[in-house]
Amino acid sequence: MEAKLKAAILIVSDTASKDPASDKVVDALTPILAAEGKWEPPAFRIVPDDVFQIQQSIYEWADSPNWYNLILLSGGTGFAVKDNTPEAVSPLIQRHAPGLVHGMIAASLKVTPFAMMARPVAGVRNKTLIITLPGSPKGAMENLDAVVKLLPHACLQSAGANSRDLHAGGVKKLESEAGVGDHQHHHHHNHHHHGHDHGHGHKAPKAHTSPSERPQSNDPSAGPNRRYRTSPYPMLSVDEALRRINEHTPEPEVVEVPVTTALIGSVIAEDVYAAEAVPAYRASIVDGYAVIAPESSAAGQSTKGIFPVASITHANVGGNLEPLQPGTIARITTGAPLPPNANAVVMVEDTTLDSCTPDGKEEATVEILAEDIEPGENVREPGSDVMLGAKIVARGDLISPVGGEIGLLASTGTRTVKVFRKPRVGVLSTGDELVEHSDPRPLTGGQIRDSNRPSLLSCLNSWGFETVDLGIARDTPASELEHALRDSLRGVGRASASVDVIITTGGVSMGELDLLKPTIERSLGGTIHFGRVSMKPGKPTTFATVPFKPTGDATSSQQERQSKLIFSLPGNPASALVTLNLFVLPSLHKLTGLGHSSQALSSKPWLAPQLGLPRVAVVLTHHFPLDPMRTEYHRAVVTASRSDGRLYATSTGVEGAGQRSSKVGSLAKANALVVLRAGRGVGIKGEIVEALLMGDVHGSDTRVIC
Ligand SMILES: Nc1nc2c(c(=O)[nH]1)N[C@H]1C(S)=C(S)[C@@H](COP(=O)(O)OP(=O)(O)OC[C@H]3O[C@@H](n4cnc5c(N)ncnc54)[C@H](O)[C@@H]3O)O[C@H]1N2
Ligand code: MOO
Ligand SMILES: [Mg+2]
Repeated sequence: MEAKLKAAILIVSDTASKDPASDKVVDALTPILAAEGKWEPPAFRIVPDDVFQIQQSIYEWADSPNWYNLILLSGGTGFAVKDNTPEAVSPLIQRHAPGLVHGMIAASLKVTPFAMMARPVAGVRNKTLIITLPGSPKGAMENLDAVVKLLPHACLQSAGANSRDLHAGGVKKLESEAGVGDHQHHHHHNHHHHGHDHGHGHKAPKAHTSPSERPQSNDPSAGPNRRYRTSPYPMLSVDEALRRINEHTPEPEVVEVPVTTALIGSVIAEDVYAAEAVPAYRASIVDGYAVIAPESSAAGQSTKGIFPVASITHANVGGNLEPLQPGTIARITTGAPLPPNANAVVMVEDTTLDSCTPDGKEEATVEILAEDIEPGENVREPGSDVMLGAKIVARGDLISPVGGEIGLLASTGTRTVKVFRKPRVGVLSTGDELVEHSDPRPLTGGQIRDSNRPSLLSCLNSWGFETVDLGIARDTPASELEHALRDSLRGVGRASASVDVIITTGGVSMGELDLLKPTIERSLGGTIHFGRVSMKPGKPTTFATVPFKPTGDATSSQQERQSKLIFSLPGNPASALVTLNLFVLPSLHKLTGLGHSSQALSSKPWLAPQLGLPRVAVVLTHHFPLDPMRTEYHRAVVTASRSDGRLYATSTGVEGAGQRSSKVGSLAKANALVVLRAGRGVGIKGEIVEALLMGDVHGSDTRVIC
């Protein structure tokens, strides 16, 4: 007895979903399948013309362990504004089947030219064949009739195994469903479990599965008896999460840029050598008089005495100077070139005026009071600040905001340098409940203000990264989230230029609207490198890479990378900011080129001091409660004690909800995350623990009295 294939019918119709009895299509299609003798009686469900609910049913019927061989959708394939079945189905189809579409249209055209008004799609998702049919019973029957003979063959092939294995597998599947061990009974298995369910999202529980037997399906988006009960994502340590982020963050790209103030925050990609010496000539360090100092006072010659003043030179365009007449001196200003045969400069403070020229306008003779001026005194030899050809900045050096590196480049006439191209970062908030903070309308129902985008964008800008505000993507329809992510990857719409890294917040936990993970994996073909971390806050943090085919018009200079990074941070505001600091920053630092500085080549490059927040040791000024399970990143204010120079940490809110991950206020005034390992009891006052510095540390008179 051959195992029968499983079919499901999804009626897409606002009217039928309001009044199930009005549906005629199920009764029209069922006999067609039955007549083939290869199908179990089909399951069926009615949903309104709603993309999200259409997709939910397809996910459930095609992605769960109890997948169906065939899904037939009827309705919503016309040109009416509300007809969006093709739009709902197409993105979920992994392999299109235009032959079936053509077969159905060809058959229908024989009956009516209106067949041209249908917009059918067909194809395979995982192992399930999906076909859309017209909404009218007659149209649906005609279209199904046209292809029904081929369906078993197409389904068997889509299921991947050859027909015999599949049948065996099919029997196993039937048995497990019927809940019986041996297969004699499989022909008796109860048909009613493909029972009618209204599909309003409240499925009648299937009679034969008790809660304990309910499949641990991997599809959170299915109805209540199919959603996650445990997350399929292993819980990683923070260290392992950081390692994976480092591993999958690509090497930075090199670009050549002019030496301008925009260079601050970039990392040098290639050693730079001085093309000019500094100074380029023998320069006076002081204002005074250039002299020819005797080679050594041993000769008894002193520099004391009265000398005629020969000429004046200033630190200006150095024409070639007249040499000094022996026995004369020349006025000189700081920085000015010495006359070619002068070898020292006497400070003007060490002289007195002896006589003036007759017109009284100029010095004639000056008395030098200092007697032991040495050759070279108060003179900067050529190249004594920067040797010609010396390495002034090295690959991996950060052009710091202090200005030293820029100064070296400018002082040696360096016009361009090679640096690592800094990443462009997009931030997208997700959630139906979100309202712009600037929206003047009062909040209603479960609405909340989107605080994550402003706070994350501000933090990224303070780090010097170019950001793109990707706005808010709603949870439903799921396609909106997918389009927002896809546009951001391609650099269309809000993301005028494509971003290297996308940061999203929300929708990564266990809720049925938490669609980031499935969307990244299924719709964008992304790879999730982790989806849960043993930390607080930030447990459901998700990190993924998405393959990215550069569009034809990708600018050559920024030859697009083959994959982009997505950090899907938790929605809770404190979690979002903490995980931005802890996970996104090290990746951005690596993309900035900081991983190339010498010290980074340690045994654990992902923990290199240059990547991510600086790590310090701090003294706790009071007890900090510990989480029994997860390492906690406790928001705190760290100050440097003026009395003993040590760093002291005080919580921004330790009582009750003080550190709750919904409290963005726990990050107000915080300049550090105190790292509290999981454990019983408290981090004891006076104890020294690790902390990550997020902001400047100020001095204080804090002392902890243990
Ligand atoms: N059954 C379980 N529930 C939850 C778990 C769990 O393990 N089992 N994890 C909890 C933890 S830990 C976190 S963190 C959150 C993360 O949830 P999501 O990342 O899915 O975030 P959402 O559900 O979308 O929102 C959570 C929370 O944050 C608010 N939110 C969302 N976006 C924003 C925004 N842009 N600005 C301000 N506030 C935002 C949202 O309204 C929710 O209140 O899951 C726990 N649940
Ligand atoms: O991970 Mo969460 O602990 O609520 O942020
Ligand atoms: Mg959630």
